[in-house]
Amino acid sequence: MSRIETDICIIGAGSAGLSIASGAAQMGARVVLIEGHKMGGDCLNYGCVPSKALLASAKHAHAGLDNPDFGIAQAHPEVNYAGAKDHVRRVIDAIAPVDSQERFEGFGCTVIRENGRFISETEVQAGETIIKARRFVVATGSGPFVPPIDGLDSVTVHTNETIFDLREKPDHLLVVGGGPIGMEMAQAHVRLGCKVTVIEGAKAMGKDDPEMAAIVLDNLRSEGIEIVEDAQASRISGGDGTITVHTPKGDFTGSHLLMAVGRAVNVANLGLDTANVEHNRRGLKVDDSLRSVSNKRVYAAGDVAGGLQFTHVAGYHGGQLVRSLVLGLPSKVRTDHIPWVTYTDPELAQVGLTEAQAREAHGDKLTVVRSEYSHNDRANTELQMRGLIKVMVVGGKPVGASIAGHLAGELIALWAMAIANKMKMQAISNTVLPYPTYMELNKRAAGAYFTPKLFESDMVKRIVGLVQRFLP
Ligand SMILES: Cc1cc2nc3c(=O)[nH]c(=O)nc-3n(C[C@H](O)[C@H](O)[C@H](O)COP(=O)(O)OP(=O)(O)OC[C@H]3O[C@@H](n4cnc5c(N)ncnc54)[C@H](O)[C@@H]3O)c2cc1C
Ligand SMILES: NC(=O)c1ccc[n+]([C@@H]2O[C@H](COP(=O)([O-])OP(=O)(O)OC[C@H]3O[C@@H](n4cnc5c(N)ncnc54)[C@H](O)[C@@H]3O)[C@@H](O)[C@H]2O)c1
Repeated sequence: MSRIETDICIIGAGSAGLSIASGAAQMGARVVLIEGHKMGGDCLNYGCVPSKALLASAKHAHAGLDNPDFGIAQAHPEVNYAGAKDHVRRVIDAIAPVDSQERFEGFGCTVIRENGRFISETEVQAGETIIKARRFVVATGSGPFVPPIDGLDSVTVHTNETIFDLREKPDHLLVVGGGPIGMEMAQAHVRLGCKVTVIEGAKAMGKDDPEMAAIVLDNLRSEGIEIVEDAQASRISGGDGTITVHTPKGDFTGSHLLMAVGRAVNVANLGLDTANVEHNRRGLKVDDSLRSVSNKRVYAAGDVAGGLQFTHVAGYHGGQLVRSLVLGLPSKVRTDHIPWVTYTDPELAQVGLTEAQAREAHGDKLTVVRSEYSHNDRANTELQMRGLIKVMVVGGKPVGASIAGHLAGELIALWAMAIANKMKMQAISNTVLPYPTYMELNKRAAGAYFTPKLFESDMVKRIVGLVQRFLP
């Protein structure tokens, strides 16, 4: 058994662990990084990267079928499902060097490819090495939650950890769960020529504003996805090739099954109790500086920190922890400025409060402004008129924005910046934007906030009348 003493020991080399490791090591801290499986974690291997790569293939398969109004004859592409998976693999391979052991060793990290577990409040064991560190970061992420549904063990169950390796094209994919994983995979598969049924226990895209989600769901249905809501999967029967999911809304039979009903955080087998680190099924119990409430040497980052589960949140946590663990500066995480995007077509994006949340928090002080894609010239040229931006404004500042439509994930960035930096609506409306761009939709929303104040005000009209009388 060898022993290492270090400044920072990070368990998990996913988005969170890697961002802390690279920052801390390059700034001169001694870092030990422990990874028990694949460098890069979920995002690179089983999450964001493969899902967006598969959606990109699917988009190409769909392009020739979409919008015959362009004056171009429809083309029916020949889909090679296994070929689309080859594309996914090539994208992972292209990005993998950025997350590789070699790159992080180049930064000065000691990388250990073993599972890590606490053996005391101040030590972690990884294989034949014991690491004593001044600070530990638990960045072990999450995996697919597979609920104990009766009959599930009699069929092949795909999750995000296996679906990207499936090479035979499903005739009919049953997707249980209508959250972001379920809906992105549903659209990828319908566009690649599979029949798809989404079986959702409550409301599909239920974490988003229902008015905005409806814009996306309408399009997904129009592409042929069957979406059944209020249909909690209660039992599975049949066998491979003919799988039936039983729900209160009826029974649904397909050839393949994808479970996408949420995530389970990786807290088991970590020795957290040995290290006196309190935790529950959402993750480690931490304060707003991501520090364990029970063991002050231990911090959590990313999915296992118990909050929003996104790669950019993991990266944000990483930046905050570099501040506090490396530089000794105070850090406090916030969530009010965190955006998220579901990469269906059209995309669905949110930052800050939804309309319902803003109304509950701010009551009469809330103004909601809207900007419709159909009024945007660029959207008209590209036949992308289906979409909406809503901005929730309190005291002249945005507190939330919701976007459903083409490039929503890019457009939300402006509102994320505005909210993060407490900017006023005026800062957006004062900005001159190039014409014709989708970004003008955001400016139009800001303009809509001032329209009643400028164009529907008797006071403004009286002042203008007066000014006009005295102007030479
Ligand atoms: C299908 C899918 C699509 C997604 N799409 C997006 C998206 O488009 N945008 C977005 O922002 N987010 C997306 N996410 C979420 C995103 O992938 C996660 O939020 C992100 O990967 C979390 O990073 P993390 O570092 O906390 O955990 P992970 O990336 O899961 O990394 C944790 C690492 O810890 C390792 N580990 C666990 N236990 C131990 C141990 N005991 N010892 C050593 N190592 C250990 C694991 O092997 C893993 O490598 C998606 C997720 C899925 C599943
Ligand atoms: N684009 C992105 O950023 C992106 C994409 C995918 C995943 N993610 C991350 O991964 C997380 C997990 O995604 P997810 O879609 O697995 O989870 P989720 O929790 O967002 O959605 C799961 C859905 O499954 C439903 N459900 C649960 N049990 C069910 C049952 N027995 N029968 C039918 N429906 C059932 C729930 O009502 C819910 O709507 C997301 O919350 C997000 O943080 C992000």
